[in-house]
Amino acid sequence: MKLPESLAIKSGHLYCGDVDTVWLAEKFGTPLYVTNERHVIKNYRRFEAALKKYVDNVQLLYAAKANENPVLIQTLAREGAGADVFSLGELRAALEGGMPTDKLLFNGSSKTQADLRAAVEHGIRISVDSVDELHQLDAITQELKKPIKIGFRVNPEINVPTHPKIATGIKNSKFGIPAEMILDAYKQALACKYITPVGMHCHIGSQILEIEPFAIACGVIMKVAKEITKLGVKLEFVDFGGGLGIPYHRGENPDAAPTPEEYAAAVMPVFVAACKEAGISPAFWVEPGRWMVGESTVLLTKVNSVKRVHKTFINVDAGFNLLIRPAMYDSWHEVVVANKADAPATITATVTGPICETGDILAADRNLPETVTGDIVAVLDAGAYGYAMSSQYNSRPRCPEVLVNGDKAELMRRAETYEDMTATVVYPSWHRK
Ligand SMILES: Cc1ncc(COP(=O)(O)O)c(C=O)c1O
Ligand SMILES: N[C@@H](CCCC[NH3+])C(=O)O
Repeated sequence: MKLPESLAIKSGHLYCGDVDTVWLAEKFGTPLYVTNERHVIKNYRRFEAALKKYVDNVQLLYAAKANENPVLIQTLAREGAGADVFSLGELRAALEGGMPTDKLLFNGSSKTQADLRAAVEHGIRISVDSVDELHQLDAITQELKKPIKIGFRVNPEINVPTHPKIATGIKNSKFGIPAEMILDAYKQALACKYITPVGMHCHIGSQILEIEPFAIACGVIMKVAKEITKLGVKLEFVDFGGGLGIPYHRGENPDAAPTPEEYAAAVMPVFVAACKEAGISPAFWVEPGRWMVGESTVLLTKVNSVKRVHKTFINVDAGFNLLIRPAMYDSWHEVVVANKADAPATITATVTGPICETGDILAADRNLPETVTGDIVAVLDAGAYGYAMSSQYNSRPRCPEVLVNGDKAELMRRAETYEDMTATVVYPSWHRK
C-alpha cells in the first residue's frame, strides 16, 4: 500500500513524521487523532504555488469545516491562508487562529440574522445564498449603517462523480442560485445602499477525483462573471470552492487522485482567458478543505477483542462516534496495524467500533496481519471531516488530538471528560436533589 506522505514505516511500526504512532498510543492513550503539521504546511504551499504559476492574485481559503481545530487554523494562517467559514463557531475559530478578516468568506445556505450581523460587524465578505437573504442583509446594514461586500453563490448545475450526499452544484441542490436567476440577484444587490456586490462563489461538491468538472464549472461561472460585469459589478474575487479529492483507496487499484498542478492546469487557463475576454482581473479564490488536511492525520485505535464467528471481527475502541464517514457515506479508509506495519496480511477481518449500532464498521473485510487484543489499528486519511464530524453518541467523550512536527508531538486538544459532556445539563426544578 502506498502510504500518504505524512506517514512512514520504520522497524515494523507506523510513524507519523518522526514519531512512532505505537509510542503515541501508549503515551496519550487511545483512541487518538494524530496530525502531521509539516504535511499540512507542505500541502498549503504546494496548492498555492500550483495556482500562482498562472496568476499572482490568488487566495486560498481553507474550508474550516474539514477540521476546525484552531491550532491547525493557526498553522494555515501563518502560511497566509484565509478561510471559508460556515457558522459563527467556524468564524471564531478562524479569528482565534489569527486569520485576517479580509481573507474570510462567510458561507451558508441558511444563515441566521445573528450570522449576518456578525459578518457585517466584523466586515467579513458574505456569500449570499438567496434573494431573501440579500433583503435581510440589506435591512441589517441599514440599521447598523455599515457597508458590506458580498458575492452570490451561483449554482452551476453540474453533475459531479462523487457521493450524492456531497455533490453540491447539481441542479436540485439546496445551495446557491441558478445561473439563469443570478443577474436579477446582482441587480437587486446593486440597488442596496450599503451592499456592494464584488464577488461570485460556487462549490460543485467534495471528494471529486476528476478534473474536468472543475474546468466546466469555471467556464460556467466566468460566463456569468462577464454578464454581471456588464451590469456594472466590479468583480474583486471569484471563488471556485473546494472539492479536490484524495486517494482514500491506497492498495490494489488505488484512486487516481488529481493533483493541484493538474487542477491548476485545467482551470487556470479557462479563468485567465475569460478574464481577458471580459476585461476584468478579479482575484482567484479557492476553498480546499479535504486536500489540505485529509491525508495528514491518522486515527489510532486499540483492539479490545477479536471475535471469530461467521467472520472475524476486530473490535476497536473508536467507532462512528469519532469517524462517521464509513457509516455515513460508505467511505473507504485504509487501515494499518501500527505495531505490525510491515507484517504480511494473513487474515480477512472487519474492523468494528464500540457503538451500539450494526453500522458501526470502520473497515469491512480487509486483509490484515494476524491481529490480537492490544494491537493498535491506524485508520488512515482521517484529517478531513473526522474529528470535525465526531459526536458523543453512547456517552463517549471525544478523544484527544496530537500534533506532530518532525520529532515533536504534543496535544492540540485534550480528551473530553464525563464532566465536559454533561456540563450543559440542567436539572428542572422537580428533578433537583
Ligand atoms: C462551500 C464549500 N467550500 C469548500 C468546501 C470544502 O470542500 P473539500 O473539503 O472537498 O475541499 C465545502 C465542502 O464541501 C463547501 O461546502
Ligand atoms: N463531510 C463530507 C464532505 C462534505 C463537505 C462539506 N460540504 C465527507 O466527509 O466526505
